Amino acid sequence: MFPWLAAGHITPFLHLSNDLAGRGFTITFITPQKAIDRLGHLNRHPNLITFHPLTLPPVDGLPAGVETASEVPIELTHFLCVAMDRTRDQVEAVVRGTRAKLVVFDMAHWVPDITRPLGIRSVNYTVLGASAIAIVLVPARGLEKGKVLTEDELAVPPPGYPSSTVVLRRGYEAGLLGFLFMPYGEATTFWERISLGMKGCDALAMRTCEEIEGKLCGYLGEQYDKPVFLTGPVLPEPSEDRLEVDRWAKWLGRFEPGSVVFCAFGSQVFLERDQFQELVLGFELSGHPFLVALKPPFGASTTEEALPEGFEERVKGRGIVTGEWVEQVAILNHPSVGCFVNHCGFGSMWESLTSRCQIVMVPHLADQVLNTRLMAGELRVGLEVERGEKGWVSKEKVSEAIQCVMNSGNELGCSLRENHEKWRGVFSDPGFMSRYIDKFVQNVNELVKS
Ligand SMILES: O=c1ccn([C@@H]2O[C@H](COP(=O)(O)OP(=O)(O)O[C@H]3O[C@H](CO)[C@@H](O)[C@H](O)[C@H]3O)[C@@H](O)[C@H]2O)c(=O)[nH]1
Repeated sequence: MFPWLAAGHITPFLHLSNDLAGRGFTITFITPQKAIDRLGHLNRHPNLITFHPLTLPPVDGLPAGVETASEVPIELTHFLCVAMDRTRDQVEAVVRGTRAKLVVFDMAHWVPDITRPLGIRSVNYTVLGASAIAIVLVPARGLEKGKVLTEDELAVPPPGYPSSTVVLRRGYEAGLLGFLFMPYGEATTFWERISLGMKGCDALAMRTCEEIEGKLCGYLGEQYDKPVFLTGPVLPEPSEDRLEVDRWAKWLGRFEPGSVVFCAFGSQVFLERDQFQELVLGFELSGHPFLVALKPPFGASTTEEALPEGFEERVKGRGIVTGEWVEQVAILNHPSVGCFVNHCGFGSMWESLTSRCQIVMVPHLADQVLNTRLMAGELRVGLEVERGEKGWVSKEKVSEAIQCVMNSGNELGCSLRENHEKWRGVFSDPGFMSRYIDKFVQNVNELVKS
């Protein structure tokens, strides 16, 4: 297993590893030491899953000691990717040394160049929604080296794209895809990297399910002419994280069931200071108790120092803003928590879907916008906070969205809750996730033997 060096990627790779180890696979998991330190506790089969620490070389532009994407603003992750590309020899040594039968990767597009000559199969595992790839990174786009699409071109889905809801709007949203054409890693742009990985591998794997993204996955398979293996959402049992919520449990326990708003924006979102302040003022304005776990905004070393004037005094006893990493799944499952304001990163999307919380979304990156459209427009299980000019999110809109989903008399809020409950029923069926993993195991076994 060789995931991109970001918690949002390493975590689902690790959950998949657990599921595979539970079915008898032996796994070497290649990732930097810092990620092992932070996420290693998720390894439920230490006898079968062995971490191999990846040593990143120093790279100009990458602050010393940085090993994972959450340690730098997203603009600097290009340098992290350069560092990852320069670990190719290490990865090849592990693949040879362990005599692996299968390598599962995502961002390291050069993995198939290692595995093919050795007669080893490789699977490109996308841990983002299928829409993020299908809407832009497909051969139907006619992309070629050096070609850059305009915002207007990006706002129009490629020929054959199978959804009219899960799309990006012109302007600000389409502009979020601009990064695809920038250098990302050694001598590649982002889209080249993803396309090369998808073309080079033996099969595509997607962390999603037929029920919500079946058509998009089918489209990807046709576009790349590859088999597509679905793993389902690969989420751990919620009870596994329960112990770690203890730190917040006492505080959360002071509030009525379902009354607290919890907010987290994953591992990669850094806000501007004024946007950060506006957002927390929105929680204050909502009148609900809240626990907000966000990174300090640009220019601040702690969240506390970036809070608006007098904020802490005013919300004392009912609101906390922390810059610490919290146990999100455990918090979502705490009985006092009733609403989850999130960025709709793919991991958080699944965690919100399988929780009982009402869902409010403030997406920041392009894939998060697409996930939000799926949740708000297609499944109708959550509410997207309306953005103003240039993507600004006002405190009034944040508060309105929270009140809409939290007010038991609100018609829209009630229908979102009903739909959410219906989908939660589908996903919490005891056999739902294991059926996907069983099928995935069958698929990879056949691939390895073929
Ligand atoms: O304080 C925190 C914050 C997050 N999490 C967990 O971290 C994971 C975050 O994953 P995700 O919601 O996917 O967010 P990101 O880390 O921001 O995800 C990156 O990777 C995702 C694919 O998994 C993409 O969809 C996102 O756009 C990209 O930012 C989830 O399991 C959360 O439960 C915590 O446990 N504690």
